[in-house]
Amino acid sequence: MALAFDFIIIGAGTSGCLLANRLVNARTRPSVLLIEAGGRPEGDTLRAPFHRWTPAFTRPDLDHGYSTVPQKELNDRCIPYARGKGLGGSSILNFAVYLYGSKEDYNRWAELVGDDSWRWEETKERFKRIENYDTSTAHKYSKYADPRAEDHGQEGTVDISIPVDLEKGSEAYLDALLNLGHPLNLDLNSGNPIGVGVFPSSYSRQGRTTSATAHLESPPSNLTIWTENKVARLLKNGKKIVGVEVDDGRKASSFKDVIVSAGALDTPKLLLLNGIGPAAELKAHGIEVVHDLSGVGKNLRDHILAFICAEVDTDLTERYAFESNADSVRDAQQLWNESRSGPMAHHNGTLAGGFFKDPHLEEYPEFQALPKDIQQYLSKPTVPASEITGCAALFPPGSQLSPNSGYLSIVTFLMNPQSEGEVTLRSANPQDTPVIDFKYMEHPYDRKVMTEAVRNTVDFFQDSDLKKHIKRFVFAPESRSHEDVQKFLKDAVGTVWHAHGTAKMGRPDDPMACVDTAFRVFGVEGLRVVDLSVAPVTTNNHTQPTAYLIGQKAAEVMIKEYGL
Ligand SMILES: Cc1cc2nc3c(=O)[nH]c(=O)nc-3n(C[C@H](O)[C@H](O)[C@H](O)COP(=O)(O)OP(=O)(O)OC[C@H]3O[C@@H](n4cnc5c(N)ncnc54)[C@H](O)[C@@H]3O)c2cc1C
Repeated sequence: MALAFDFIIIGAGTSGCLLANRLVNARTRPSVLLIEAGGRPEGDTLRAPFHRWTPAFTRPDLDHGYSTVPQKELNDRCIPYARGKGLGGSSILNFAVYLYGSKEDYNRWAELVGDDSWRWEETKERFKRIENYDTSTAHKYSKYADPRAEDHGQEGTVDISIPVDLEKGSEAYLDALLNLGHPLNLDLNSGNPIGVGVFPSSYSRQGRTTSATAHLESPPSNLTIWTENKVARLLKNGKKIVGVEVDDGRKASSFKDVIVSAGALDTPKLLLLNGIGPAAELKAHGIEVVHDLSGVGKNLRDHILAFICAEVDTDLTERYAFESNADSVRDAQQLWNESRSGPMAHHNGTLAGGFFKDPHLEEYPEFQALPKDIQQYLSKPTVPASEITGCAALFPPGSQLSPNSGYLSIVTFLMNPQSEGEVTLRSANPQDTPVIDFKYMEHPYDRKVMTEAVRNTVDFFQDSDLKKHIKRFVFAPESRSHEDVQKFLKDAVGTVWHAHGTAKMGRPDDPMACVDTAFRVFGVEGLRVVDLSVAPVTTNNHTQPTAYLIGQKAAEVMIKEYGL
């Protein structure tokens, strides 16, 4: 006989763990089954700030390890696509940047879905309920960061902080940006990200916070967790979803809802496999149509990035000397394991950079060709065109520098990309990976704005106060000409792993909308989607805060709806 729970959540990722936590702690203590494809992550490299970049590239056991189809505008390259697998989902692998985006992102979200509770004023309060935000270290470098404690939450579950100390080189880099005339932004999480500042991270002094460390550490008795089990089949009674079947054949039924939180690639895959999606696509794979829903798997969006890396003198930074010395790294790991201190608490702890408007944006024909409502949104004063992050990892990884050198990597990100891709089924076999096509850089707006943004980054290396430190470029366009930058981008553009939008929230009369504002899947009963798939807007941030926000908002909606 199937076990029965009030709620079944498929996917213990960033949104899913938070949602489970909020539901099981609601007043009436509903029973929740949380099912995760991966296991319980363990290992030395999962927590220290030093390992900001490590898990994504060294832990295939914690990664679904997807790849895109060849991307036409990127020299037909297939882009490897990391997706966290294990309790915590992609918050295990991510780079811990914690930024809200622009207040206009949430105002636009509210307009698109027809629900004012998504507007910034409410969203800001919702972020406070998510986080335990440590601003106490700002006094050490208040010239560059000065977030006010009262603007952030201290009683939530997700630990956020700004670095305890700025790494060597950060101040010179920030000064160089400020001297070019970029505005200073003392709190990038104020709803206005424009300007230059120090990035907050999802770290406490114990290191990385994942959604599992934040939400599953001591699960109450009304929370049941099944790990290393994938859901492939939703159990149906007509158009009502009544439960799930997992890989090993176990079944569970739900009194209230099955909630899909499998992330923006696996959520549409699961819906499609179970007959919810575009009818023609389902029929082509011999899948019985439960509900013809055109938007499932469509509207796939992502941010893109390009690294520029230079070998620099050690007056600017000595990070290479430390990283390339295996003995120092081993000793530092031991110190971190024993006392959560030493070089691993600081190295890679600082990310700094900023969000920029493009002063010429409105003159570009590629901008003028966009629908008017998108133009208006992009023109708002707090909506950036691009982002840069300095103090990033050596790129390409493994590059050899001379022993008395350091390196400076600056990553340029395109905000508001307009290219739209899709996730489709390879076959009706649940074991097959989804077909993922982002169509990166296919929209002319993306090519234009990314080209200009990367040219500005090259200028920054060559014309700013940093110039005196630069020895040579390790990875960069041959020149700052349009042609050379475009040629470079074909080889250099990669993903930021911010996939979203594949089961987007929207008004009932939007033919591409998949869920309503209560996260209920249109056309079927007892089924909700709660993860980045539902995002109808590409928020101007790195997307883990948006995933947490979605989990928090869904919990509040469901607790109210059911009087939990
Ligand atoms: C390498 C990398 C770096 C990133 N860096 C940053 C950053 O610095 N800052 C930032 O803000 N964002 C970053 N992101 C993005 C951010 O982490 C993600 O957008 C966010 O975590 C996605 O949350 P989610 O809940 O939608 O999905 P996920 O967290 O991916 O959760 C989905 C979960 O569902 C499970 N699952 C999937 N299918 C099934 C199934 N059939 N049955 C059971 N379980 C299933 C998965 O194993 C996973 O645990 C990064 C992401 C990656 C991969």
